[in-house]
This record gives sequence, C-alpha cells and structure tokens, in this order.
Amino acid sequence: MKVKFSKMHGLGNDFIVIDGVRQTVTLTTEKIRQLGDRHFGVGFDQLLLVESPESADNDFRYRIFNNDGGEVEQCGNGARCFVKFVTEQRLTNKRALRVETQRGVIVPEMDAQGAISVDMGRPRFAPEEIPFVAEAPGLRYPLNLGSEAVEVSCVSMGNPHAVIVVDDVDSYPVGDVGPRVESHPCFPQRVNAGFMQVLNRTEIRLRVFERGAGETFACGTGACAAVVAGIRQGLLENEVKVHTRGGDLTISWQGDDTPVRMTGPAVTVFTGEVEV
Ligand SMILES: N[C@H](CCC[C@H](N)C(=O)O)C(=O)O
Repeated sequence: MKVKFSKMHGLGNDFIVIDGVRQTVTLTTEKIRQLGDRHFGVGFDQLLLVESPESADNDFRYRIFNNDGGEVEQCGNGARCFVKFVTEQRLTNKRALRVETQRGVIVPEMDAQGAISVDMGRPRFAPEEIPFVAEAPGLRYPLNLGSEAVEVSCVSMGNPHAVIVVDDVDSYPVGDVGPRVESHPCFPQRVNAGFMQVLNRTEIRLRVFERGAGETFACGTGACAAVVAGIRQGLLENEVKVHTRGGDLTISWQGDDTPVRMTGPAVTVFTGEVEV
C-alpha cells in the first residue's frame, strides 16, 4: 500500500513523519529498516508515526522508531517536527499539544511566528529508571570499557542517556567510544551516549552517539540529558545554549522534579509517497 510522508529534520537529525490518523499504516521492523536505508530506501535517523491518542485528555500519540527498526520511548528533535507536521497537515489547529509517548506526555507548541518549544517532561535519575545496573544511585558512575574506563552521568528523558564530560568534542573518539558505551552490559536496554564539552556556565558543545542510529547531527533528548547532568554537577546554570553539529538548541531546567524545556527549529524538506 502507498503511504504519504514528510521528510523533516531538527538540526540535521532527520526523520520521515507519517500520518497514522488518516492513513492506516502497518510497519514491520524489516520495513522500517528498509525505509531507513540511505541507499535502498528513503533514509532517516528515526521514523515518526502520528496516531490518535489513547486518552481523550490528549491530542495525539507519538511513536518513534530508530533506523535499526527498534521502537523507543522519546525523541526531542522529533517532537518539534511533530508539532510542525500536524499543523502543516491540518490535523489540528491547536498551538500547544498534549502528546502521548511510550513514557508519559510531552507538550510541544509552535507559536504564530513558527517558534517551537517543548515541555519534555521531568528527568529521571534512579538506576532502575534509566535502566542502569549500579550498586547505588550517584551523580557519576565509572564504566569499564575494557581498554579504558570513563565516568558517565545517567539521565532518563523517557529514553536512556549516558553523559560523559570531555575536553574537546571535535577530537574525542566518539566513533570508537560511542558504540562501546551504547551496548555496554550495564545498560540492559542499551543507551544513547552523549559527549559534552563545557564552554562556560551557559554554553556547551555536544556530540551524541545515539542508540539504534549511530552518531547524529543533533539529539534533542541528548541535549536535555547533558544540560540536566551538567546542572546536577554544578557545572551549568539553569538555561544553556547547546551547540550541536547541526546547530543550536536552548535547554532549560529549574531542578528537582520540574520539567525540562527545549527550544529549537524544525524543517520540512519534502513530501513523498512510499510503498509499505
Ligand atoms: N536514539 C534515541 C531516539 C531518538 C532520540 C533523538 N533523535 C532525539 O532527538 O531525542 C533512543 O534510542 O533513545
């Protein structure tokens, strides 16, 4: 069957977004992998599926699949593309949406000028909430990678993140260390590995080796996790500019049990139709 989609990106983290409200869409893991292939398919980091909500209190359900075919709990850059997509497709005329994900409700909103921000929900730190195998909760954990050990801060934004502070993101061997952190046995559901360089108390640079997708130009939940980890360690103020390879995000968090707020762009590149 033919399915319409939009090809979109948030700072170069790219997606195909499919309307599963007005289209009946059935996607197997194999089909997602085929669609995600940058040579034999359309190509994307993640596939985003828009569905009707399960609760009448909410506006939509948001399903996220990495290009390895695995369904995951959250995607920050995708959330900004989500609200732009449903507005462009006239699936709603609301500005602020309550969107169900695998792990709670997020609230993306787009103002009349097209500026987009998202309430990404509250971060979680307990090892069992990441999940991460640890003897006791802490701010940082040593992670043995065989030839070396790194120190990770673990944050869940619904999806799991391990954040490592480095001196220089450009020269850091992300392609070598990233996969070893992503699939480390202490992370039973694998993990997104973020590498953060602190420029000052209100600016960081960030590279993320994403679970199920490899290094991406930007990672929205990774930016949230890195800023939260930096604030918790006393390295950052409550609002931080995050420089990613694809551009800049603004992340704010007031601490304790408050939500993380993300502001940044979303772009529609083209629309298309594909056989699924
Ligand atoms: N690879 C992530 C999902 C996509 C997150 C990222 N693209 C973002 O913008 O948050 C995971 O497996 O949890």
